[in-house]
Amino acid sequence: MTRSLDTTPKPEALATPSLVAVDRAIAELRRGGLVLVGHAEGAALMMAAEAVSDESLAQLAAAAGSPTLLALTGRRAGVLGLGDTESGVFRVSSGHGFDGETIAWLADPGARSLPMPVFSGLDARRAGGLDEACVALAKLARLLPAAVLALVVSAAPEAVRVEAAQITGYQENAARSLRQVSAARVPLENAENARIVAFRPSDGGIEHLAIVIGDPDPDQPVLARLHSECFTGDLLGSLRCDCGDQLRGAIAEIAQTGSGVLLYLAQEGRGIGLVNKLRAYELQDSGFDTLDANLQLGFDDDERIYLPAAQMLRLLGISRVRLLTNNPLKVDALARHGIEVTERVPHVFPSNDHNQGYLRTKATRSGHLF
Ligand SMILES: Nc1nc2c(ncn2[C@@H]2O[C@H](COP(=O)(O)OP(=O)(O)OP(=O)(O)O)[C@@H](O)[C@H]2O)c(=O)[nH]1
Ligand SMILES: [Zn+2]
Repeated sequence: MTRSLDTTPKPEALATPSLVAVDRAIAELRRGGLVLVGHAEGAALMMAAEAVSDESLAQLAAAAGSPTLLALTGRRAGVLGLGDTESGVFRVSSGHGFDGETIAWLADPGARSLPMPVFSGLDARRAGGLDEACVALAKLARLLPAAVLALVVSAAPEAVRVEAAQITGYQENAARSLRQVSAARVPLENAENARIVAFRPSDGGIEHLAIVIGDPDPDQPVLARLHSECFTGDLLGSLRCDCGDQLRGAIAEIAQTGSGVLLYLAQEGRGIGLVNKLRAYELQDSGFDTLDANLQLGFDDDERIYLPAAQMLRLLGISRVRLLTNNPLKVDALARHGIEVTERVPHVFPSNDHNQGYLRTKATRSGHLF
């Protein structure tokens, strides 16, 4: 069988340089480097808050020619008592810049065991698009949602450069640029007639997978499951969540029905990444529920987007689905992105001693229908 590679012209090719610019900036941030973010308000040199040291902070301030500032989500600012909002981004300044320990204390709830620094003269105010872009870039890099920045006052220093608009448009552009790059037959334990189809954005960023079972009829609503990646539950059988049961249960149910598709979406930890999910687990062990742990870290309770899922369904020729889920947000999101959900099919599995609280929180606070 020939591989069904998509060879049609790519109208989104123009978007690729901006995707690549963001991709480079992500790599730079993740290895503790400096990134120059351009915006109509001016440019800032930034680094990820979780990557700073006293030396790198001094280097950042010297290269930009101004003191370091800290950009935090409104969520995190609220937790610290520095802001009174649940949205947006706050800029925190001390007048003379920050040291590494203060940044750690402000940005990372896990750093609280450090001796608490004295916070005198901190000023926090709602920030504009420049700081928002810096925080968004840290999130795209799957790091803590906090950025240290310094405004560039004279000549732009040498650094990887990205524009704020490229950062804010990244997720949508990446989703729209998804293309099928491979498809292979992979017989599964509970679904022998399965194929795995891989989709890649044009910058070579994170790939998403579709597990196509049987031969779905595109003229009928297709039984579908949007499954967000969960390394701990899917692979290790973690009992903290219900993901492993839901993954294997969906594959078995689709196979029993005859055909359908499971989209395996690379948005681990409700979109915050595996490392941040582990940080959230640590917070849950000290008493926060699954949603509040996200908020303590400075994230929204759910950071996922479903445009990639809608795009993959379209590329598979599917426009109507019967959706296996308990989460009404998934139904709404697919509809918003042009996929008709003809029916919500409940997808509930028995709880265990470790995930009862997690499932209860989903029902009482996230609107999951159990
Ligand atoms: N941040 C965070 N993510 C978690 C936690 N527990 C599980 N997850 C993630 O939550 C996601 C669960 O995804 P799904 O099962 O697709 O979604 P859902 O919102 O539960 O909806 P349905 O299962 O469709 O009803 C996975 O990405 C998990 O990694 C947690 O305590 N904190
Ligand atoms: Zn899970």
